Amino acid sequence: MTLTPLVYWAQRHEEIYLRVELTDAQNIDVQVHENVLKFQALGRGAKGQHNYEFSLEFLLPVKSEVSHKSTQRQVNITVRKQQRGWWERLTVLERKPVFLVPDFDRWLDESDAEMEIQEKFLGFSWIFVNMTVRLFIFGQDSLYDTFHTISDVMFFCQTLAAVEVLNAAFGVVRTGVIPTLIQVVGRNFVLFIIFGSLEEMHHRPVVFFVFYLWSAIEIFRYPFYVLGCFNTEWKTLTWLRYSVWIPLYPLGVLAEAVAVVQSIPIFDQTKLYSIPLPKAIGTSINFSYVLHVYLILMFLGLFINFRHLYKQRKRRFRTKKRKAH
Ligand SMILES: CCCCCCCCCCCCC/C=C/C(=O)SCCNC(=O)CCNC(=O)[C@H](O)C(C)(C)COP(=O)(O)OP(=O)(O)OC[C@H]1O[C@@H](n2cnc3c(N)ncnc32)[C@H](O)[C@@H]1OP(=O)(O)O
Repeated sequence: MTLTPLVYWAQRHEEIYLRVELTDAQNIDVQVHENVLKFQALGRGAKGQHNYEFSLEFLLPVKSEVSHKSTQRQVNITVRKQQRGWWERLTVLERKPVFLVPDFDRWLDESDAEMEIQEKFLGFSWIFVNMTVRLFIFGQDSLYDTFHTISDVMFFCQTLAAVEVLNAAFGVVRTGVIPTLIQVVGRNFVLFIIFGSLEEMHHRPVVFFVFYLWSAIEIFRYPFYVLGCFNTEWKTLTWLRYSVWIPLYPLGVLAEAVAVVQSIPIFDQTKLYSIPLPKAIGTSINFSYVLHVYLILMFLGLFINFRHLYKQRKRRFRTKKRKAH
């Protein structure tokens, strides 16, 4: 008699996750051939210690390489979709097999995945348009009150941006964790620590340049991701997403470096975040030491992310060219 284990499933735009409920699974054999996944293993399931097996014919084409990892309690399988996209169901059969249930621990609706990008897109577009309009109306004066007019939305967008690190870490999107971490930590350090905690920085024009350069890339990047979620592409937008960073990234980091340098004497004077040392030594470690180290890290970060974006650009345009032949 063939026994079937309980199988939980969830999807992302690029992957399918299956979680097979088998304790101490051994002799695991998972194969994908012509969009049919076949699983076999010896383990303890709902019917005790037995050989368990199942097969699933996927709704749409998948890659034949399949990865699996077993823990003491389950076997986790990851299958990559041939084409990015959201599936309306997992299998060709409209009636779902009885052993297959949604994995609510990992479940994400397509709308959940898109909502977060749309919010950030709206936020950054509002910032960009607002700053541009103010620049036209108030001219140079607008450079001095950027923080008061824009910072709330920027705090909101950059807090949401932290989710990008989680997306990368949990494989929700196909991107590296390190470049995303550098990007998010880098910006949030300047936003929350340099601008957020020093009132003396709020009226400086550098805030305008930092915010403007940050938002200028995002008005192309997030719509590009939104279209990607619908398996759609607009060539001009793709080109802009993978080209505009070439001048913007160094300029953005330069503007951030100016902000850090300008904040150093303020931290020294106010002793904010300085660490007092024992009386015998008689002084304190100023936060400006951290800022000097951070300035070096910034250029290291710029190098790592510039290289990453250059590779992404090459990969994107190479793939497209190949597809065109
Ligand atoms: C360890 C911590 C140390 C900290 C040290 C700090 C030092 C800090 C120094 C650096 C400071 C930098 C501060 C930043 C300044 C600026 O921003 S200046 C302004 C200009 N900036 C930019 O141009 C950078 C913009 N940012 C990015 O491009 C990203 O954040 C990135 C991580 C640097 C690169 O993005 P990445 O995701 O790797 O590239 P993509 O090719 O766009 O995406 C890869 C695939 O993933 C899909 N995808 C990604 N995100 C999503 C999403 N949210 N939703 C849906 N899909 C997504 C994307 O479509 C790609 O998929 P494919 O199309 O299938 O390839």
